[in-house]
Amino acid sequence: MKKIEHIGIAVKDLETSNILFASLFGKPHYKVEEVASEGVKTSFFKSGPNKIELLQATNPESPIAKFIGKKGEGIHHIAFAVANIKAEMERLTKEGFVVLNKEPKIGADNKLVAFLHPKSTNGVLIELCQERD
Ligand SMILES: CC[C@@H](C(=O)O)C(=O)SCCNC(=O)CCNC(=O)[C@H](O)C(C)(C)COP(=O)(O)OP(=O)(O)OC[C@H]1O[C@@H](n2cnc3c(N)ncnc32)[C@H](O)[C@@H]1OP(=O)(O)O
Ligand SMILES: [Co+2]
Repeated sequence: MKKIEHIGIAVKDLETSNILFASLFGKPHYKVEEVASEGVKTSFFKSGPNKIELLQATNPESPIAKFIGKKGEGIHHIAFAVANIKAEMERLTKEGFVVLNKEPKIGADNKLVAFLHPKSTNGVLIELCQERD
């Protein structure tokens, strides 16, 4: 794993949270993107070299809707950049982690993504991200 690619924060209302985080960082979000396959609408902020992904659910079955229903708003996942997502999924499976996807999925911001079940990572949902060609 190369570095933290982003931190995902589950929010109830993206527009309200965009205002809050713009005020926190002193600058607005730079991108909004909907990922229908994940049932989310996202917005992205930069803080120095770091990236924050706000996520609002777009349907009641979305992982974000379920998470907020159980735990409320807050940090939902930590995403790590990887050079070769398939190789990393295979390595982590061999190490005993529960990789939630058989194949990488298309994520936001031009990435291929895969997730590790939080039950296998001390309660933290981990996302792997590889840049798409
Ligand atoms: C925008 C695209 C992409 C990007 O490019 O960056 C994204 O970030 S998409 C983000 C949203 N997508 C996902 O989260 C996909 C991966 N998640 C899942 O597959 C599921 O959410 C899950 C982790 C498998 C849980 O699903 P499920 O078992 O159906 O939900 P439950 O509500 O029953 O939860 C079971 C269990 O797990 C705990 N949990 C759930 N989410 C998290 C979390 N984010 N962090 C920590 N723990 C989590 C939940 O509390 C339950 O625990 P117990 O109650 O103790 O059983
Ligand atoms: Co993410």
